[in-house]
Amino acid sequence: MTFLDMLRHAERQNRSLLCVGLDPDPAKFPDRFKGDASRIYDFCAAIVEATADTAIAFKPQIAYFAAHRAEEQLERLMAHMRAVAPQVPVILDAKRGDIGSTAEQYAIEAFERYGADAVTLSPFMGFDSVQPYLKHHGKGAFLLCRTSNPGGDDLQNQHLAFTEGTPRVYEHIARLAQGPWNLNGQLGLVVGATYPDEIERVREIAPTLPLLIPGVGAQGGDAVATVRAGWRQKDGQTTGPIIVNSSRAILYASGGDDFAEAARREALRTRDLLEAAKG
Ligand SMILES: O=c1ccn([C@@H]2O[C@H](COP(=O)(O)O)[C@@H](O)[C@H]2O)c(=O)[nH]1
Repeated sequence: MTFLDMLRHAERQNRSLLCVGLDPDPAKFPDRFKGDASRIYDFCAAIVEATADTAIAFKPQIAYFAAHRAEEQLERLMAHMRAVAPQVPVILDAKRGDIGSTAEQYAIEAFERYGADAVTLSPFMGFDSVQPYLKHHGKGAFLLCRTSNPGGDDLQNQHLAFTEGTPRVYEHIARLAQGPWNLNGQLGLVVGATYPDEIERVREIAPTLPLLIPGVGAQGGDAVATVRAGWRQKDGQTTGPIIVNSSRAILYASGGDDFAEAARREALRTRDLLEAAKG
């Protein structure tokens, strides 16, 4: 199954637009294993088991593993997600971007070493830095477009020609991704839930691309406004898929031994909020 097929399937089966983000920080683990980086796998595996039927996708953020020399735990976790939730696609949040020859190695890392179904990329270095990922047929690649952080304005919200009336950088990225760069229909875009107006604008430019939308939960993005701005359907079928990520609000819903149960409750609450916003 391609990434897009898995996405459609998981949205239907789990009735969900929620992506459960896996950003394991040992300093925030429950007291029983607080500070112990060797328990990253155990912590994440418990979260995955508790939320597998609530999610359209999982999104491990690679920095939280690499920072603790826990790449081997990430490999085990990827295999575990495949076993526990084979229907739920996994987006490796790596935000890679480099010249073509190096990008080829990053693509092998994401899709072969870790077995991810999709990856996040920076488009800053241009199409030849994205193309190597598209050789992995059926895999997805999400380009950073209008990110959730305030600093996203510094570049993404600037006009291309420093003149009012010319497209903004994020609009140009959306056009490229919907059009000439999307050779095999594998591209999607990252747009922050903290900027619903820009989600709507991106949706106008890129009506059919999957949008990965981080920023609800800990960053305070509006879940309902996000769905209204980005999710589209026709004849009962989703035409513009969205994947709304929440990480810390789910992972650290409780600091106690009931962390997995609390994560499930928060995931269900967020999933239901997103579903209700479909109207
Ligand atoms: O624009 C972006 C792109 C990626 N992220 C990532 O998503 C999660 C958000 O975590 P929360 O705890 O839900 O805030 C994290 O992995 C970021 O690296 C983003 O926030 N914004």
